Amino acid sequence: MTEKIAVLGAGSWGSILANLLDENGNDVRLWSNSEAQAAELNDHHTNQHYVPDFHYSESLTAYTDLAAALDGVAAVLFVVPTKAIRSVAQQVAAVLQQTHQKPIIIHASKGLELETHKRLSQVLAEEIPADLRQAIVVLSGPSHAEEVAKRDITLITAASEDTKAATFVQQLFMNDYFRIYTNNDVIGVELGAALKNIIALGAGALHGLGYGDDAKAALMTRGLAEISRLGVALGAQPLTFIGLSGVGDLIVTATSVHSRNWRAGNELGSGQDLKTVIETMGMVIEGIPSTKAAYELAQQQSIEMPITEAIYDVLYNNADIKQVIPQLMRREGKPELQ
Ligand SMILES: NC(=O)C1=CN([C@@H]2O[C@H](COP(=O)(O)OP(=O)(O)OC[C@H]3O[C@@H](n4cnc5c(N)ncnc54)[C@H](OP(=O)(O)O)[C@@H]3O)[C@@H](O)[C@H]2O)C=CC1
Ligand SMILES: O=C(CO)COP(=O)(O)O
Repeated sequence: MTEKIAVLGAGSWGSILANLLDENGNDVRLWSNSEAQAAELNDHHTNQHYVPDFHYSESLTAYTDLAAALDGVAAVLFVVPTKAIRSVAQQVAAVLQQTHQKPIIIHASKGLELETHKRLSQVLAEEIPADLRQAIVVLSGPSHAEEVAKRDITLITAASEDTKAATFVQQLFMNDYFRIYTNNDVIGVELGAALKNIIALGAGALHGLGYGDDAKAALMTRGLAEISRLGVALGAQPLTFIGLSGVGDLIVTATSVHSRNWRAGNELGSGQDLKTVIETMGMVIEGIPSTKAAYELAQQQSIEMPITEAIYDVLYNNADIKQVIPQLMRREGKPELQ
């Protein structure tokens, strides 16, 4: 299948997904917000800040002109950080209004809008009305740009209420090292993606504080319990949380040295202050704003999320990271399954 596709966001994940789509034989336009980055990609086929030492396909073209990047595309893939999704969607809608194209909209970002707590497909649907597009598909699961760049094996999920659109996206991305499953639980897939980053911050912190494997397994398991609790209250199907976009993504993000969230947590646990951690990462740490959005959602829904609450206290209330773990341990005893 050869399609014309625009990928919006030339950071680590956007640029590597664009390269994969190019390898799969598509005509790919990678949209960047930086002239210097686009020139580096077009002239040297590198993106040193985001994926050091990776050589991109020479047929992959970077653009800074959004209208040119979107011209005639069958699909638009959003891979900008959560906080930029709404503003980029507004820019896309303005172009689509002029050109009368109706592309499929895909996003591979992981978060909840901070101000509204909305899922990203909800933000996209609001800003790109149905008459300007086809269905919205969410691409999510255990996947790090660093490993996909090496063509290591990766399996993820394409979720949409529209099965045909999910199957189209499955076919677009599948190859010998990248395998896609379809799913129709958009709510569960997006919530799994956003909420696992919070637990990954906690797992990194445990590592930085010197705790062992038992503690990490406990955090992931009880983390999944609270993710599922909030997810089901918000309309997700419980089984989605034991799939690739649920426990699969939780495992990789809470254990991998590639994870920006795990690394941020590890640095916090090792004694680094939050401001320095954010400044030195040089890439988006989605779990930090997602912790605030999830904390507020849990309060609204009266859902108990003790791990999220503890991480919220560390990130937003200056709680001592060394104290929050004993406090979690001393909570009243409970049945495991509620
Ligand atoms: N990295 C990974 O392996 C994976 C990431 N994801 C998700 O993908 C999303 C993107 O992550 P990732 O690629 O890692 O992030 P990065 O920090 O590596 O890159 C983000 C990119 O988006 C650009 N950007 C930011 N704001 C805007 C804007 N308003 N308009 C246009 N471009 C903008 C940044 O530009 P600038 O250089 O100017 O900041 C940068 O090029 C996140 O939601 C993340 O959770 C999902 C799976 C895997
Ligand atoms: O979502 C991811 C892995 O599936 C990427 O996680 P990080 O943003 O923590 O690197």
